[in-house]
Amino acid sequence: MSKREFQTEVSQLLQLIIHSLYSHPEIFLRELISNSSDALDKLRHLTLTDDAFKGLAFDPRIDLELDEANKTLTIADTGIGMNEEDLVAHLGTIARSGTKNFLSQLSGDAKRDSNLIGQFGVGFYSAFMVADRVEVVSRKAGEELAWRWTSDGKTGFDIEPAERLVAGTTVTLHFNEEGEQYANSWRLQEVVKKYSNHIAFPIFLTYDKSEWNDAEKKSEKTHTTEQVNAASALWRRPKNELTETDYKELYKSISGDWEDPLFWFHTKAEGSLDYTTLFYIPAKAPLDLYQAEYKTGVKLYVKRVFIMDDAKELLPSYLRFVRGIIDSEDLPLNVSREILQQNRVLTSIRTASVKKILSELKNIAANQPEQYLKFIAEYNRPLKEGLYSDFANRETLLDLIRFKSTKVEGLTSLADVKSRMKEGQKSLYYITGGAESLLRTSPLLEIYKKKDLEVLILDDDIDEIVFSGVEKYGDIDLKAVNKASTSEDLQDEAEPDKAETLKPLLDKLKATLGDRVKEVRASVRLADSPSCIVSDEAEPSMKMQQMLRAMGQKDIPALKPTLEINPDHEIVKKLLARPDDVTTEDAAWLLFDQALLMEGVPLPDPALFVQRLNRILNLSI
Ligand SMILES: Nc1ncnc2c1ncn2[C@@H]1O[C@H](COP(=O)(O)OP(=O)(O)OP(=O)(O)O)[C@@H](O)[C@H]1O
Repeated sequence: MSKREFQTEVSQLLQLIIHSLYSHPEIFLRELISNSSDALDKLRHLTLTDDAFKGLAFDPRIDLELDEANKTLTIADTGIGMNEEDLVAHLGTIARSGTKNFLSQLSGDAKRDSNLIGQFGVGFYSAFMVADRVEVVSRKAGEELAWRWTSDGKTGFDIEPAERLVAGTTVTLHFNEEGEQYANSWRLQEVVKKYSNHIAFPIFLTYDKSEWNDAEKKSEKTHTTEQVNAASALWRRPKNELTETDYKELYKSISGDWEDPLFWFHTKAEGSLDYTTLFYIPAKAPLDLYQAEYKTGVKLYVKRVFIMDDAKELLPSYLRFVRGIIDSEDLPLNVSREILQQNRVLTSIRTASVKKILSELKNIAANQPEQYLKFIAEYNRPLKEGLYSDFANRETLLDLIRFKSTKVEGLTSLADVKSRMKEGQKSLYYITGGAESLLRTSPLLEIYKKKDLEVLILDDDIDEIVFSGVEKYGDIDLKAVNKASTSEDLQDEAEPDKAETLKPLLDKLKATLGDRVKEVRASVRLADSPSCIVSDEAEPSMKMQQMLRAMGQKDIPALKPTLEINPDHEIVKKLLARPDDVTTEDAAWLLFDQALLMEGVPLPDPALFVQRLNRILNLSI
């Protein structure tokens, strides 16, 4: 027998699992059954695609055996099995870096944490919530030797040769005090039905059944084996045969989520391609939604045979929060990841699936606006990513995304903004570049307020990148208010061109500010503030440049903003009238610095700013 120690992270994880999830220990069974189901999927796949396994007699099943007297439960499967190396690697270390994230995200809130368990794949170790000793006997398909792994879940495990008649894995739990409640056939059946009813393989329970013997007038125990799950590929049944509970149960069993999903979309396509899709939108966004190594949630089946559940090709990445199933009749069973990337069948299914999901969401937005807002609260941002990456569906995405605006409380749609456009209004406007409070008080919005034009407040960090690529909504231009070119909507035909009168001051300011600015010019967009800065159409805003630098992008050229001056402002009028001296110079810098501050851009030299401010203060007190 050889003794091994757990990797440090495993010990840490075990402690956390045992101590933070005590209020929902029943998930141990869901996790172990799902491991068995995965192992059966893997072997089935091999028997269909790999010549070495084609002749194998494969009887896929999961057997639970309860020994009430000894308080043990075994979970046995006829799946792919593990050899010595696998046991050490899978049940002694943590391979996935995502699990390290898991460790840092545990909150102590049992409900939330048990969801995390499913998401990060630390399932097996949950056995130690209910058992003080766990034994795993496993034989890998195609190998002769079996191995026994045993552990008390504390420091390490033992491993030794063993025997097993056929390939597969048997996990034996020696229940601890916490686990004793599961040494009960009713309880086990209840838990299996709750979480694993739609596992595609039959789950049998063997136990001593008490039955009333009428002749002898006493209850007798008979050793019985019964199937406890429905084991049907539920998504292949017609919609009208399925209840809401069926859908919700299936969702929970495939996603590991505790909560009901927000919506689901079930589609059967027949014709040039035959396939079934069942997509779910989780009520809460998956915790790894914004991690580069996110786990995908759509499982690929071919003719009801599970193929893979980690193919990022199945849906575009902006829909990575969608959970569910794609079951195709037309793909080959031995389809590999490489083939998937350019497979025509999959491309068509994917295109149709995206269209379907988006159009269903559009229906919900129209018919169940309150439910839709719950969706938006979780997924508005990933939809915005779609604007950037999914050109074909851009119009639909623009209709689905919701916006903050200067005109309404809460969120609004572009269709509504469009319906509120003023007579003769040419474009729709938005502002980007910082927190909502900063944007709402930006001097750039003054003229829009004055002219009663609505402006969208885009305060997500990705908004500027995403929306700078979106030029139109339908046939209407979408314009950023902090870009240099101004729209016709702002030009006042009646007003004489003030730039001529202001020219001497503009030249003076440019001479003072030198190459810190591209240009100084008279503004048509300011009402109450004396100055503002704007960027060229094709350039990122000052705030964006600062953010890119903060994110470590060093090679961003120093792009200069244009300073705009309000010809009607008191300070500007006074400046125009006064002679050139150090005060005019201080004022020039203060006009520029305050415009930067209002954009949320930190000043390069705050000390200089304060010196100038104090000189001016000194004059006015
Ligand atoms: N019954 C089993 N048969 C074969 N291999 C198994 C079995 N149980 C566990 N394993 C192996 O051990 C690994 C670790 O299992 P664990 O439940 O901890 O995480 P996981 O199943 O990989 O993640 P997730 O729960 O997210 O699917 C599995 O990936 C699998 O390779």
